[in-house]
Formats: sequence, structure tokens, C-alpha cells
Amino acid sequence: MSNVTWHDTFLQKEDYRRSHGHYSAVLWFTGLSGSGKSSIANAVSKLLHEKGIHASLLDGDNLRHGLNNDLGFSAEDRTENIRRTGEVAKLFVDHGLFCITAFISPYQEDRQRVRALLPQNEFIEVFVDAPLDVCEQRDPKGLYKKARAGQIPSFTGISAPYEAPEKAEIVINTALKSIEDSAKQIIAYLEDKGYIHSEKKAERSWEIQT
Ligand SMILES: Nc1ncnc2c1ncn2[C@@H]1O[C@H](COP(=O)(O)OS(=O)(=O)O)[C@@H](OP(=O)(O)O)[C@H]1O
Ligand SMILES: Nc1ncnc2c1ncn2[C@@H]1O[C@H](COP(=O)(O)OP(=O)(O)O)[C@@H](O)[C@H]1O
Repeated sequence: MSNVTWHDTFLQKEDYRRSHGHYSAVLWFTGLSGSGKSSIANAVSKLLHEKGIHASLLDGDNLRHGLNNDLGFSAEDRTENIRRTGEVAKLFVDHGLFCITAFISPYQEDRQRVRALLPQNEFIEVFVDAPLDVCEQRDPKGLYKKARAGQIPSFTGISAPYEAPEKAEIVINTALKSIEDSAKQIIAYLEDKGYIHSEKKAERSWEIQT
């Protein structure tokens, strides 16, 4: 890029990780609308918080209210949505936090591009797998009903594609598993692989001196 220079920073990812006392990585949730991404992502962020682990949560619906509010649901806009989100997620990881993202992210190539942004082991793909008919039955926001009535164009699973991951690190079938058990499965994965420690961190409090 012309006339733009990268500035090195004094603090590096390892410094942040050391001060936080844990590793950092992206937990990239992908799945159909209504599959359970937001519910499970929220449950995971709460469990991590209770363990004293720093984690941010980026939800597709929420980012579309701000950073991504210029984007719609064409294939091009979804690609840009995932590109921007991937860059933000990388910033969090570079600052020593876990970053949980909950986006449909329907295209394999878009997810692969985010994976390639990060070193190996720092991108954990979580396939929130539920059959379309289960998602449609849940229809928590009434969107499938609208899509079937032709009121929402390019709706994922109905009139726009969803490309399921072939090699996700974690697969959760939410037709068979509760939100709580799904969140526990993800925490168990992080513990098994050594991303976080299993023992509970002691309660800490800060006294701010003025
Ligand atoms: N056409 C169409 N297709 C799919 N989803 C739609 C659409 N229009 C609006 N919505 C609502 O937008 C949420 C999905 O936003 P994302 O940013 O996750 O989508 S994407 O990753 O860019 O495909 C999605 O949220 P979730 O239900 O949480 O997945 C819907 O609430
Ligand atoms: N086992 C389950 N896992 C996840 N969500 C479930 C489950 N059973 C029922 N639900 C419900 O399905 C809906 C999923 O919605 P949400 O979490 O917003 O999904 P998404 O973010 O993928 O659109 C919620 O209303 C949730 O309570």
C-alpha cells in the first residue's frame, strides 16, 4: 500500500497473554439462522468470564447495527462482512483475548480467508449444526416465515446458500444438545487442547487508588 507505513508496537501478543494469564484465539461460530450461534456464544462468554478469562463477543446482528451497517445480504456484502469481522477478531487475539464471533458466514472461502489471517491454532471453527427444518421450527425472530412468504430476498437456507464446514474443529448438533451442554463442550475443548486451564481462577478485585 503506497504512503502507508506499518508501525511496530512495543507490546506484543505474548506480553498481553502473559499479563492475562491465558492464550488467545478466535472461536468462529458458523451456522444457519436459528441454529443457536448467539445463544451458545453468549453461554460460552459467560463461562469464560466466570473463569477470569478475557473474551470479546462479536455478533453478526449487533455488528450490522454499527461497523457493518452499510452491508446487506448479497454474496459480495457477506464476504465483506466476514472480512471486516475477521480483521477485528484478529485485533482482539493480538491483544491477548479470546474473540467469539457469531455470524452465519455461509461461504467456505470467506471463513478460510479469516483462518489464513491467523497463525495455526488461533482460529477455532465451531460449526453450530442444526437441520434447516429445526431452525425453521424455532424461528426465534420470525424471519423464516417472512422468507417463505417472499418478504426477505436471499435468505440463507431458503433462497441463498449455506456451505457447511468440512473440517471444523468443533461440531455441535444443537438438535441433540442443550445450549448449556454445547457451551460446556466448547470449554472442554479449550481445556483439553491447553488453551485455558481447568482450575477456577481465584476471585480477584481491584482497588483503584486516586
Ligand atoms: N437475507 C438474510 N439471510 C440471513 N440472515 C438475515 C437475512 N436478513 C436478515 N438476516 C438477519 O441477519 C443475521 C445474519 O447476519 P450475519 O452478519 O451473521 O450474516 S452473514 O454472515 O453475513 O451471512 C441473522 O441473524 P442470525 O439469525 O443470528 O443468524 C438474521 O437475524
Ligand atoms: N439446543 C439448542 N441450542 C441452541 N439454541 C436452542 C436450542 N434449543 C432451542 N434453542 C433456541 O433456538 C434459538 C436459537 O437462536 P439464536 O441463538 O439467535 O441462533 P442464531 O444466532 O444461530 O440465529 C433460541 O431461541 C434458542 O433458545
